[in-house]
Amino acid sequence: MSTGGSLPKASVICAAVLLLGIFVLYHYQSGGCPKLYTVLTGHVAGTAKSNTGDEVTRGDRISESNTGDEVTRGDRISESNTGDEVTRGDRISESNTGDEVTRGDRISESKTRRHSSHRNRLSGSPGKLQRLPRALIIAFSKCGTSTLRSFLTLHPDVVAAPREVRFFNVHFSEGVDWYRRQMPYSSPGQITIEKTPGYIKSIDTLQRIHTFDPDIKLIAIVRNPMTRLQSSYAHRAARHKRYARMGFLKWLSSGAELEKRVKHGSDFVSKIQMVYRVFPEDQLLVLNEEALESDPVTLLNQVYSFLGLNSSISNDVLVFDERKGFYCVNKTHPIFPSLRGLVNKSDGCMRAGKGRKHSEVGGALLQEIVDISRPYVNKLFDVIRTKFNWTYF
Ligand SMILES: Nc1ncnc2c1ncn2[C@@H]1O[C@H](COP(=O)(O)OS(=O)(=O)O)[C@@H](OP(=O)(O)O)[C@H]1O
Repeated sequence: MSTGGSLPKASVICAAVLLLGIFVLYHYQSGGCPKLYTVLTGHVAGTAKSNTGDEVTRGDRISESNTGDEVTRGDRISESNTGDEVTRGDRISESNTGDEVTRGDRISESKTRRHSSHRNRLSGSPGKLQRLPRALIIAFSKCGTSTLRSFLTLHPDVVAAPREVRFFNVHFSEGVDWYRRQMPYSSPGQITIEKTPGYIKSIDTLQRIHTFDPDIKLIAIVRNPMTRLQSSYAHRAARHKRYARMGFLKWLSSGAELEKRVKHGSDFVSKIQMVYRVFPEDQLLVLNEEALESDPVTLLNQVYSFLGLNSSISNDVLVFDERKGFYCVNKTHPIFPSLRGLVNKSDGCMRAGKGRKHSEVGGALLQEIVDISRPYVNKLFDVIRTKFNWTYF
């Protein structure tokens, strides 16, 4: 009697354990804990993808080959990295432009990570994988790069890494698989983008990008040097009390610094020419920050067409926020929830550090700044064969 009763009980327990096992594996495969999933099943991203029958993209092939035994192109890239260190120039100019990660950024990054991991879990349907970028926003700091990245994801076929990954200029030794793990999950037809304004600053970095993917699309956004200068100061003053105490005019005119500072902020052209030494000209799209402010949808549609997408977005995805003085994402639009981590949840605007109040400058100092900037601006317009309607130039 007792044996007969325990057999069905044992099968019920076995079935329950089996069902629990399937549930746990399914959950972890969906993005909850890919590492544990890998340990349990022996699957890695590349093999899991080919199992789903998804189309294999170029970037994915590079990284997949990394997971194999033979030494492949991807491996060679990471090998050559290991000896590379970030040049002093890269480090200096990054901190100069205020790209360094501050406490505020870290907080919002960790929030972003929470959001994106939540989103990743939600989007762990078959075919959703972390894919390498096919387009990069490589420049310029304080020219609207964050807004451009966030707003580009208004198109259903674009996803973006929510923070600056700095793979090609700082973390290259981590390898391509590390880079892929920083990316959001995407479907086979979606394009992943990443923005790190520091990528344009050195030829070595640009060459690494070229080795990674010679066909990658590059985007740079430039700004009226005067406004960029105001933005750089506002950024510094918000982070360091000593700049706030100093005031904009004193910061600008502190001796021989002026010329250096203005040149640094105005010389987009030498960096753009550096890109042209590595990539064909038609692989770099140069945008105007003022167009991003005044007519963002038109600018975004221009980028989608550059990315090879044949559909566009409509004007109702963005609304002008009078209080903020900038366009923000329309919270009532169905795409809004998918922008979690890329714009404020409360108002659809960029986070507080974007769109600061600018200090004014006039008189002789303004004239001096414009005189220093003008040759760089004129050369830029010549080189990109486009003239932007910038005040003073
Ligand atoms: N829609 C919208 N919302 C908020 N901000 C906007 C927008 N469009 C353009 N901008 C301008 O983007 C400037 C910040 O540039 P970046 O994102 O490149 O700065 S950073 O280098 O990443 O720190 C930021 O500069 P500041 O105004 O000085 O804050 C803005 O002028």
